[in-house]
Amino acid sequence: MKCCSRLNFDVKQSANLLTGMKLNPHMLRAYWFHVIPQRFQFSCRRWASKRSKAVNNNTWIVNENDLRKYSPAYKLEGEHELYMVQQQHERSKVRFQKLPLHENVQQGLYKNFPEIRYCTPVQMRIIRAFLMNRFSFMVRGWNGSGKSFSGLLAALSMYHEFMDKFSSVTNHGCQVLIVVPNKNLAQQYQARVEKLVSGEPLQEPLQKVSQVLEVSLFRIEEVKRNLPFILIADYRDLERLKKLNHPILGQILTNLKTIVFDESDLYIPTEGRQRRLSAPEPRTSSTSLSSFIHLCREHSMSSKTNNDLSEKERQTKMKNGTWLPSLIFISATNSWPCADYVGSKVTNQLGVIGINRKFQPYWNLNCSSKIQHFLIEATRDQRSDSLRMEDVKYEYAREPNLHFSIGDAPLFYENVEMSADMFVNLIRKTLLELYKDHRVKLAPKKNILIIIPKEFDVSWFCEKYQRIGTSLLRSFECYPLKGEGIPESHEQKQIAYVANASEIRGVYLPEVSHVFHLWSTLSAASYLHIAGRTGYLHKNGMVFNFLLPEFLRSQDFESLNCSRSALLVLQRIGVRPHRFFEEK
Ligand SMILES: Nc1ncnc2c1ncn2[C@@H]1O[C@H](COP(=O)(O)OP(=O)(O)OP(=O)(O)O)[C@@H](O)[C@H]1O
Repeated sequence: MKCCSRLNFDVKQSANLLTGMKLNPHMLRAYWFHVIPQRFQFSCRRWASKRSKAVNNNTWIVNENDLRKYSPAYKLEGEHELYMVQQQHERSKVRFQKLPLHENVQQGLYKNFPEIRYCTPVQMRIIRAFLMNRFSFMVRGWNGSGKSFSGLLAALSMYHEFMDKFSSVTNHGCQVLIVVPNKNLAQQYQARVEKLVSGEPLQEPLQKVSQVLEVSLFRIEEVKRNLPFILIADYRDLERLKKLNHPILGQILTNLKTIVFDESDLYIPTEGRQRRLSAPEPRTSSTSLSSFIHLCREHSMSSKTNNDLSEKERQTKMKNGTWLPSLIFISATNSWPCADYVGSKVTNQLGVIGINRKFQPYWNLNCSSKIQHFLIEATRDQRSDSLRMEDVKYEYAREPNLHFSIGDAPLFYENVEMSADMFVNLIRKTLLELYKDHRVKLAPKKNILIIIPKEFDVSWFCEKYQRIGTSLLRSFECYPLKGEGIPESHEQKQIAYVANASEIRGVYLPEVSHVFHLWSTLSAASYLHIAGRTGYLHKNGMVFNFLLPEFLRSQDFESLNCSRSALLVLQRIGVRPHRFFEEK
């Protein structure tokens, strides 16, 4: 497997690079410098080992997970590496002050996020690598390990540094583009920027620091006049602008230094067997990362004076990514197939943070052990017309190879109204069960999240069932997540956030401990993100999945039966569902 081709790197810079990746240079010691006299390769070990010595005698691989093995302190312990991956979720002993963030950002963090003091290991790596701004890299870390947050801190730090260096008269243009998959996440980024800079004497209006790109005629004109330093854009909007060949794209791309693709596995097309192995969400056919990157290349190329170069030199530079802004791919479900694609088709300078291939051999997916999953099948009793809930009996799929293709056939609900009614009843019954005396410790303390399938309109759902719960005190006010940001007034109330599965990717919902999910996906990656809305920073969480076989249609279900298909999805992320009802 080719991960990415070689990166010609000045050896003098390698120590910097390693420090940036939080790797102590002493690990390299003489051995490493002997092996890499001129070149430095940031790539996958297996690929390099396949190449013949003649071709490859002076390249080596740096995957931060592998490199630790060469540290003098390294001891071979059973699941050491697996443990390292888990560690990424926990807070380290390193404070944000120790990181090379601009002092204004440090202050904003200190004042407005008093609960955030220590960074997680993955945040440390992202911030250092981001601020070096020398190479593209891909990050995989647990849901809720603070990846997006650290990316934003680094971007703001870049902004302040720029403003210190050049006067505010200098037009900075758009230097950081943050690409997100949904409007909820875009609003969350913007709200975080506003919170981070609040109370700070800004050198220019907030509009010029960061803005969400909205593709309506009036709004686009506004953005055009006031191009912000950090632009947050929905990927679908960028696609639309690209199709229209809109001149604003040219303006955005000209000064760009960094592009952050949040939830990047959604945009990276991995095809065929690899796609099925990593079990991603179904994509719309219009997604075309490489053509977007090509556009970036062309723009940054035309903005630089390079008339002296011959056509051949231009082609080589285009190919090896010299004219690209640094690309940062962040997601909890980035996998080796993703790194493989980006390494071969987009840039040949790709670093990887947190992707440990060895212990997650197929799909690289893994769920936090602090989240409990329940899989409950509901059927209607024809005689009494009452609902019957039952834990799905666990069975292990011994030969999952046979079922790799699960998730390829579309899944849809028949009779939306009836299934919504049943779903709400199921939530009520579950809450009732949770508030029983012997379980009350497990009951939700504050907010809950309700995930409904794509066929259900969230506004319709919230209007129909305004409050869901068991009694007035123990009920939750429904609030649709439609990309409008979460109001602060929610702090006093108990809220049931309602969203479609595709709209909650990457969104942080405060104090959500329970997720109620009307089964809506056959993709393990998608399920991991649904479950990941709870259990932030290794906190406890519960996910209740409800199956309504009566209304659920999919070819995969027909061939495998409904509960078994759902179990296979859970199996793909290494989860065995807990029993919710006591055995009689
Ligand atoms: N070091 C930290 N200590 C405490 N809380 C933190 C820390 N870093 C981030 N957080 C909090 O955790 C929340 C989630 O962070 P963020 O959305 O960046 O996670 P993520 O890894 O991107 O999650 P996902 O994979 O779901 O997108 C943030 O809103 C922030 O309030």
